[in-house]
Amino acid sequence: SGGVFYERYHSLEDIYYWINKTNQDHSDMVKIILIGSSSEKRPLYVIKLSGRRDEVKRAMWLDCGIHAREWIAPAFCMWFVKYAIEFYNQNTEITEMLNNMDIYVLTVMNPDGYKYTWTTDRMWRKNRSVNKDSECAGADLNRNFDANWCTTGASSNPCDPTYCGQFPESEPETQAVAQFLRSHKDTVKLYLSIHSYSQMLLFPYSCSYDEAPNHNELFELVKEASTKIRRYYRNIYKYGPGAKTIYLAPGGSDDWAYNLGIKYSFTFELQDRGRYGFLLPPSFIPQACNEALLASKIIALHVIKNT
Ligand SMILES: NCCCCC[C@@H](C[SeH])C(=O)O
Ligand SMILES: [Zn+2]
Ligand SMILES: [Zn+2]
Repeated sequence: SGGVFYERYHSLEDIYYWINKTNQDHSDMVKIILIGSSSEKRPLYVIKLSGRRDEVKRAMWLDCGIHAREWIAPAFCMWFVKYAIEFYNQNTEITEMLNNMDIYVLTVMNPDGYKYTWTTDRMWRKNRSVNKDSECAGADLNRNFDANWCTTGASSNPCDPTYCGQFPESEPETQAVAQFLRSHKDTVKLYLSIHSYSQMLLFPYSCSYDEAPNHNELFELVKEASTKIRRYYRNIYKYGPGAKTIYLAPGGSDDWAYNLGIKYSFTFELQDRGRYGFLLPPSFIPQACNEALLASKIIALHVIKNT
């Protein structure tokens, strides 16, 4: 239903409206949790999806839109929510997922930045916090988490796109997510952060070249996901630990979640590989989202079997 709605990019206002409508239309499966607010005081709403069963002992976290210009990411979070609601009790994998884990979805982690890309600068990446002693605004929320904070791969210059912020969790958006995950760390078993572009399935560490203790297990998972995407959608996704596969990137949400104890932690870079980059046309939304959905299912079902 409303298929064409999910094949378009939406303004921040439309996304807030959609969150509210989804909650109203599916109150049996959906709860809205306010986890905090952005630096410009916009609400950070998490959609909690639950199967119609009683309490489950596991949960997964999915965030999109940490980087403002990566519009395909919030489009995927919306696609994922619609698919989960529509195919629960129809599709076996989705039914197994929702019967065994609650799913927390933060559709737009950086609403101020997302709004800014619609009104002012389509290529903006950071949030919109005011940096004292600088005329440049914003910090890179994916360099602001407490994981080797502000080492190589981040900048301490407020004018740079990878500015790490004043200190770890200096940004309200980072604080809100970190606080929520700390208070749910006993149930959240899987962390997924959605970005674009370059078609990669990444896992810790990006903040250093160290190998994660369960590196082999994580590697096999993204290898299987990449293989299936290639087989079903004829598209190529690279995969591996972040530092080696893309670049050194300290202060990232996935590394921090991993160190918190969420041993299944991933960052997806969705379509494409540079032809359109961040300006991926809406006609590419269905395939990009189906590729990410396939990878998410493979990983989620593995986590259910192994936790
Ligand atoms: N947590 C770092 C994962 C690897 C880098 C991901 C990209 C997404 Se645009 C970045 O934050 O630069
Ligand atoms: Zn990104
Ligand atoms: Zn990216």
